[in-house]
Amino acid sequence: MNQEINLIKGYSRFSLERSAVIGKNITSAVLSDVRTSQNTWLDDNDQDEKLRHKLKIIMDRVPRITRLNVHGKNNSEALQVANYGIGGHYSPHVDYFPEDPNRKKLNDVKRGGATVFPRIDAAVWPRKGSAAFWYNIRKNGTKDPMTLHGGCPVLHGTKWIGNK
Ligand SMILES: O=C(O)CCC(=O)C(=O)O
Ligand SMILES: [Fe+2]
Repeated sequence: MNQEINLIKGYSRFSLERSAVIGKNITSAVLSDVRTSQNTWLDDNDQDEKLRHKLKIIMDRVPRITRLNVHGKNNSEALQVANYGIGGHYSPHVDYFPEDPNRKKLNDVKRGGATVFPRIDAAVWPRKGSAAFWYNIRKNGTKDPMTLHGGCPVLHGTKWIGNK
Protein backbone atom coordinates (compact mmCIF):
# COMPACT_ATOMS: atom_id res chain seq x y z
CA MET A 1 0.00 0.00 0.00
CA ASN A 2 2.75 2.46 1.00
CA GLN A 3 4.59 1.65 -2.20
CA GLU A 4 1.56 2.47 -4.35
CA ILE A 5 0.86 5.67 -2.43
CA ASN A 6 4.48 6.79 -2.74
CA LEU A 7 4.39 6.08 -6.44
CA ILE A 8 1.23 8.16 -6.94
CA LYS A 9 2.67 11.00 -4.87
CA GLY A 10 5.99 10.71 -6.71
CA TYR A 11 4.37 11.03 -10.12
CA SER A 12 2.13 13.88 -8.95
CA ARG A 13 4.54 15.94 -6.90
CA PHE A 14 6.19 17.79 -9.76
CA SER A 15 3.06 18.66 -11.69
CA LEU A 16 0.92 19.92 -8.80
CA GLU A 17 -0.66 23.31 -9.49
CA ARG A 18 -2.98 25.51 -7.47
CA SER A 19 -6.45 23.95 -7.67
CA ALA A 20 -9.18 25.77 -9.51
CA VAL A 21 -12.96 25.55 -9.26
CA ILE A 22 -15.55 25.78 -12.01
CA GLY A 23 -16.43 29.42 -12.77
CA LYS A 24 -19.79 30.95 -13.68
CA ASN A 25 -19.41 29.50 -17.10
CA ILE A 26 -19.15 25.74 -16.51
CA THR A 27 -16.32 25.38 -19.01
CA SER A 28 -14.14 27.91 -17.16
CA ALA A 29 -11.76 27.26 -14.28
CA VAL A 30 -11.07 29.99 -11.75
CA LEU A 31 -8.84 30.27 -8.69
CA SER A 32 -10.82 30.79 -5.52
CA ASP A 33 -10.46 30.83 -1.74
CA VAL A 34 -13.17 28.18 -1.76
CA ARG A 35 -10.48 25.63 -2.60
CA THR A 36 -6.90 26.13 -1.44
CA SER A 37 -5.16 22.94 -2.48
CA GLN A 38 -2.83 21.96 -5.26
CA ASN A 39 -3.73 19.20 -7.65
CA THR A 40 -2.81 17.33 -10.77
CA TRP A 41 -4.36 14.61 -12.94
CA LEU A 42 -3.01 11.13 -13.65
CA ASP A 43 -4.50 9.74 -16.83
CA ASP A 44 -5.19 6.05 -17.63
CA ASN A 45 -3.41 6.73 -20.93
CA ASP A 46 -0.32 8.40 -19.53
CA GLN A 47 2.70 7.92 -21.80
CA ASP A 48 4.70 6.43 -18.90
CA GLU A 49 4.16 2.69 -19.06
CA LYS A 50 4.93 2.05 -15.40
CA LEU A 51 2.36 4.62 -14.30
CA ARG A 52 -0.27 3.23 -16.70
CA HIS A 53 0.34 -0.26 -15.36
CA LYS A 54 0.11 0.80 -11.71
CA LEU A 55 -2.99 2.92 -12.28
CA LYS A 56 -4.66 -0.06 -13.91
CA ILE A 57 -3.91 -2.26 -10.90
CA ILE A 58 -5.27 0.36 -8.50
CA MET A 59 -8.34 1.22 -10.59
CA ASP A 60 -9.19 -2.45 -11.15
CA ARG A 61 -10.08 -2.54 -7.45
CA VAL A 62 -12.79 0.07 -7.81
CA PRO A 63 -15.37 -2.07 -9.65
CA ARG A 64 -14.74 -4.90 -7.20
CA ILE A 65 -15.83 -2.60 -4.38
CA THR A 66 -18.38 -0.33 -6.08
CA ARG A 67 -19.43 -2.25 -9.22
CA LEU A 68 -18.64 0.91 -11.15
CA ASN A 69 -16.25 0.80 -14.07
CA VAL A 70 -13.84 3.73 -13.85
CA HIS A 71 -11.68 2.91 -16.87
CA GLY A 72 -11.61 5.29 -19.81
CA LYS A 73 -12.90 8.81 -20.43
CA ASN A 74 -16.52 7.74 -20.89
CA ASN A 75 -16.71 6.28 -17.41
CA SER A 76 -14.70 8.57 -15.17
CA GLU A 77 -12.36 11.50 -14.94
CA ALA A 78 -8.63 10.87 -14.66
CA LEU A 79 -7.34 10.28 -11.13
CA GLN A 80 -7.19 13.68 -9.48
CA VAL A 81 -4.42 13.86 -6.90
CA ALA A 82 -4.68 16.78 -4.50
CA ASN A 83 -2.41 18.01 -1.74
CA TYR A 84 -3.38 20.39 1.07
CA GLY A 85 -0.78 22.20 3.17
CA ILE A 86 -1.47 23.82 6.55
CA GLY A 87 -4.78 25.69 6.34
CA GLY A 88 -5.57 24.08 2.99
CA HIS A 89 -9.29 23.42 2.69
CA TYR A 90 -12.17 22.93 0.28
CA SER A 91 -15.39 24.70 1.31
CA PRO A 92 -18.68 22.77 1.18
CA HIS A 93 -19.79 21.94 -2.35
CA VAL A 94 -21.39 19.11 -4.28
CA ASP A 95 -19.46 17.01 -6.77
CA TYR A 96 -22.21 16.37 -9.31
CA PHE A 97 -22.34 18.16 -12.62
CA PRO A 98 -20.06 19.64 -13.78
CA GLU A 99 -17.70 17.69 -11.48
CA ASP A 100 -18.34 14.06 -10.82
CA PRO A 101 -15.69 12.46 -8.60
CA ASN A 102 -17.03 10.18 -5.91
CA ARG A 103 -14.18 8.27 -4.42
CA LYS A 104 -11.41 9.46 -2.17
CA LYS A 105 -8.18 7.83 -1.14
CA LEU A 106 -6.73 9.51 1.87
CA ASN A 107 -3.58 9.72 3.92
CA ASP A 108 -2.93 10.33 7.60
CA VAL A 109 -3.19 13.96 8.61
CA LYS A 110 -1.98 14.96 12.04
CA ARG A 111 -4.74 17.47 12.85
CA GLY A 112 -7.68 18.78 10.87
CA GLY A 113 -8.38 17.90 7.26
CA ALA A 114 -11.55 15.85 7.74
CA THR A 115 -14.04 15.61 4.91
CA VAL A 116 -17.32 16.76 6.43
CA PHE A 117 -20.89 16.30 5.22
CA PRO A 118 -22.73 19.07 7.11
CA ARG A 119 -26.23 18.08 5.95
CA ILE A 120 -25.95 14.58 7.40
CA ASP A 121 -23.69 15.41 10.37
CA ALA A 122 -20.96 13.10 9.17
CA ALA A 123 -17.17 13.43 9.04
CA VAL A 124 -14.57 11.17 7.47
CA TRP A 125 -11.05 11.48 8.86
CA PRO A 126 -8.17 11.16 6.44
CA ARG A 127 -6.45 7.81 7.01
CA LYS A 128 -3.67 6.64 4.78
CA GLY A 129 -4.86 3.90 2.44
CA SER A 130 -8.58 4.34 3.13
CA ALA A 131 -11.23 5.50 0.75
CA ALA A 132 -14.63 7.09 1.11
CA PHE A 133 -17.25 6.41 -1.51
CA TRP A 134 -20.67 7.92 -2.02
CA TYR A 135 -23.30 8.28 -4.71
CA ASN A 136 -23.91 11.84 -5.91
CA ILE A 137 -26.80 10.77 -8.05
CA ARG A 138 -29.78 8.76 -6.83
CA LYS A 139 -30.98 5.59 -8.55
CA ASN A 140 -33.70 7.55 -10.34
CA GLY A 141 -31.08 9.91 -11.83
CA THR A 142 -31.76 12.95 -9.64
CA LYS A 143 -28.92 14.75 -7.86
CA ASP A 144 -28.59 14.27 -4.13
CA PRO A 145 -27.94 17.61 -2.35
CA MET A 146 -27.38 15.75 0.93
CA THR A 147 -23.93 14.93 -0.47
CA LEU A 148 -22.81 18.53 0.19
CA HIS A 149 -19.31 18.20 1.63
CA GLY A 150 -16.07 20.06 2.22
CA GLY A 151 -12.48 19.46 3.25
CA CYS A 152 -11.67 21.08 6.61
CA PRO A 153 -8.46 23.09 6.94
CA VAL A 154 -5.36 21.06 7.67
CA LEU A 155 -4.00 22.16 11.05
CA HIS A 156 -0.89 20.01 11.27
CA GLY A 157 0.75 17.82 8.67
CA THR A 158 -0.14 17.53 5.03
CA LYS A 159 -3.10 15.90 3.30
CA TRP A 160 -3.00 13.95 0.05
CA ILE A 161 -6.08 12.58 -1.63
CA GLY A 162 -6.88 10.87 -4.91
CA ASN A 163 -10.33 11.42 -6.40
CA LYS A 164 -11.94 9.28 -9.00
O1 LIG B 1 -10.44 17.28 0.63
C1 LIG B 1 -11.53 16.82 0.91
O2 LIG B 1 -11.73 16.28 1.99
C2 LIG B 1 -12.67 16.94 -0.06
C3 LIG B 1 -12.23 17.06 -1.49
C4 LIG B 1 -13.39 17.22 -2.41
O3 LIG B 1 -14.50 17.37 -1.98
C5 LIG B 1 -13.22 17.20 -3.85
O4 LIG B 1 -12.07 17.12 -4.31
O5 LIG B 1 -14.23 17.28 -4.57
FE1 LIG C 1 -15.95 17.27 -3.53
